[in-house]
This record gives sequence, C-alpha cells and structure tokens, in this order.
Amino acid sequence: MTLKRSKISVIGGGFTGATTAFLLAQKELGDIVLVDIPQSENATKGKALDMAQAGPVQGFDADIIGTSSYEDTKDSDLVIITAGIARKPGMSRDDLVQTNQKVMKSVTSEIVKYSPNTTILVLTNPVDAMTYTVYKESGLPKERVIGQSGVLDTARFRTFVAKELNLSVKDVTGFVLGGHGDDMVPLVRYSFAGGIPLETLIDATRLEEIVDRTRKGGAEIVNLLGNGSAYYAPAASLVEMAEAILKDQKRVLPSIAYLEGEYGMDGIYLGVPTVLGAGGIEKIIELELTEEEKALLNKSAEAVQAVMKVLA
Ligand SMILES: NC(=O)C1=CN([C@@H]2O[C@H](COP(=O)(O)OP(=O)(O)OC[C@H]3O[C@@H](n4cnc5c(N)ncnc54)[C@H](O)[C@@H]3O)[C@@H](O)[C@H]2O)C=CC1
Ligand SMILES: O=C([O-])CC(=O)C(=O)O
Repeated sequence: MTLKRSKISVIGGGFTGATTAFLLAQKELGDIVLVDIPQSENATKGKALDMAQAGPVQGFDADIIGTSSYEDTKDSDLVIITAGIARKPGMSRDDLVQTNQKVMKSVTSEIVKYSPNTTILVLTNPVDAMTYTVYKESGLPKERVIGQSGVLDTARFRTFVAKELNLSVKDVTGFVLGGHGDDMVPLVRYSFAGGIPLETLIDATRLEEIVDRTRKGGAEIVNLLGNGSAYYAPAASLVEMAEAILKDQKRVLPSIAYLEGEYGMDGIYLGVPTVLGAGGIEKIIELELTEEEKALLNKSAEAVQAVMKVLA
C-alpha cells in the first residue's frame, strides 16, 4: 500500500501564513504550498526554502514550496486562507472588510479552479464575513468552508485563567461562542480547570475581567506590535483545526460555521461548537443557553450581520 501525504496550500505567506506553514511542517501534516502575490514571489520561495532546511534539524519530512501560481495548488486536500491586510493600532477588524473581500473573491476562484473538492479554512479578517464570502464564491458545501476564531479566543481565555490560578494550561478548558469581535461570548458556565467549574475557583469580578481581556485579546497584541496583528497563536489554532480534519480526529472544537436554523439563526457564519473531521464540519453542537447568554449571542450575531451588509 502506498501512503499519500496530504497536500496543504496556505494562501498568504505573511506572518500568519508563514507561521502556519512552518507549524504544519513540524507536525508532518503534509506537503505545503505557500502562495503569495507575484510581487512577493521571491520572498515566498525564500521562506519556503528556509523552512524546508529546518527539516533535517527538527526531524520532519515535508516538501515545502513557495509560489505565486495557483497551478501549484492543484488537488490540495486542504487550503488555508490568510491572505489580505491586517489591522494596525486604532483600527477594528471590520475596517478591513472592503480590501479583504476583494482578496477573498480573487483567491477563492483560483483555489477552486484547481481543487474543486477541497476543504477551506479561513483566517482573514473580519473572519466571520470573510468566511461567508469564501463560501459564496467557492460553491463548496457549507461544511467544507470553515472559519477560525474560537480556538484562538478560547486559547487566550485558557492562558489568562491558567496564569491566574497558577495551573497548567493543559488542564484549563474554555468556551467561546459568537463572532470574532468585541462582542464574542466567552461562556464561563462551560469552562473548567481539571473538571472543576471556574466559577467556583475565581471570583465573579475577576472572572469578568478575564472575559473582558479575552474579548479584547487581539487588540492587546495589535497595540503591542504596532504594525500588524498576532500570528503565533492564530497559526497554532489553524493547525489544530487542520490536524483534526486531515487526521479525521472528530475533535470538538469551535469553528465559524454556516448556520441554517441552529441557535435560531439563518444564513450567517458564526462561531459555534463543532465536530471537525475528514468531512470538515461534521456536526454543529447546539447547547442550551440561558436567556442572558442568548441575548449576548444575538448581539454578537448582529455585529457580524452589520459587516455582512457592506459586502459587495
Ligand atoms: N481569524 C483570526 O483569528 C485572525 C485573523 N487574522 C487575519 O489574518 C490576515 C493575515 O494576517 P497576517 O498574516 O498577519 O498579515 P500579513 O500582512 O503579514 O500577511 C498577509 C499576506 O497576504 C498576502 N496577500 C495579499 N493579497 C493577496 C492575494 N491576493 N493573494 C495572495 N496573497 C495575498 C500579502 O502579500 C501578505 O504576504 C489578516 O486579515 C488578519 O487580520 C490574523 C490573526 C488572527
Ligand atoms: O486582532 C486582530 O486584528 C487579529 C485577530 O483577529 C486576533 O488576533 O484575534
């Protein structure tokens, strides 16, 4: 039997794209094609070559190429979109919508031309609306177009909680619903440390501060970096989702999924708990929410809808 390595294309070879490619290679999840615009072709080739040369040192086997030609992405098992512009201090993610929508449309048509049956993971912001754009443009089934926000938002929450309690991040779980914006909904009621409800370990005021820091976690890093946004944790989050899909792991992870009736919403991409496996989003898990949680989720959905209204 010949085992075929997966082929993963990463569109956008900037901070998040290059970091994602490197983490994918380190985990030997497949061969990697890093794609950027023609003007950056040499830099993209250089990054790919540099990454490949880490293979012997780190002990991974992966073909990694840099290119601006979509022909090289032919028959990708998975495509990860990180192309577009990132925000700078003082901007909101939503300020990126017009520029990045154009980028999503052009890259998506090229992606599906060469990989008509692929699965696409979207990172580009504003990610809920950009995932919707890619879904519409690609013609792929909804379960094969997936956005990343909740793994990252949850990771931020888990990091802050672990620090607060001086515990391993491995033992802290979190739960974030809704859009990837300031109105996201970290669900404390579903968050635990070693199986113990966080509400019994951290007082309500301090927990609310941690929730607030999580909501603003992206902006905190944008303000520190000064000229771009986070990329290590976003890339790690994409890779966790990619691994679940490529290895058919049936992981319960939050995804930006297309809702058709779930959570009382229709025709919108929004962050919800899902099962990720070879079929992409194999299931959307519907939770019982309190009236207060429902109101918060509706508010977050309204913020996403406001951005969707400006989509061309
Ligand atoms: N959903 C999430 O949780 C997160 C989303 N993001 C978003 O990811 C996006 C990328 O962020 P970074 O990698 O830091 O930005 P970056 O500026 O470092 O890289 C973006 C790359 O996309 C390339 N690009 C632009 N147009 C392209 C096209 N038509 N085809 C191919 N490549 C193209 C650029 O040349 C650049 O190399 C931003 O929109 C950012 O807001 C970033 C972190 C987390
Ligand atoms: O904040 C940004 O612009 C990038 C992002 O989505 C994040 O880091 O959560």
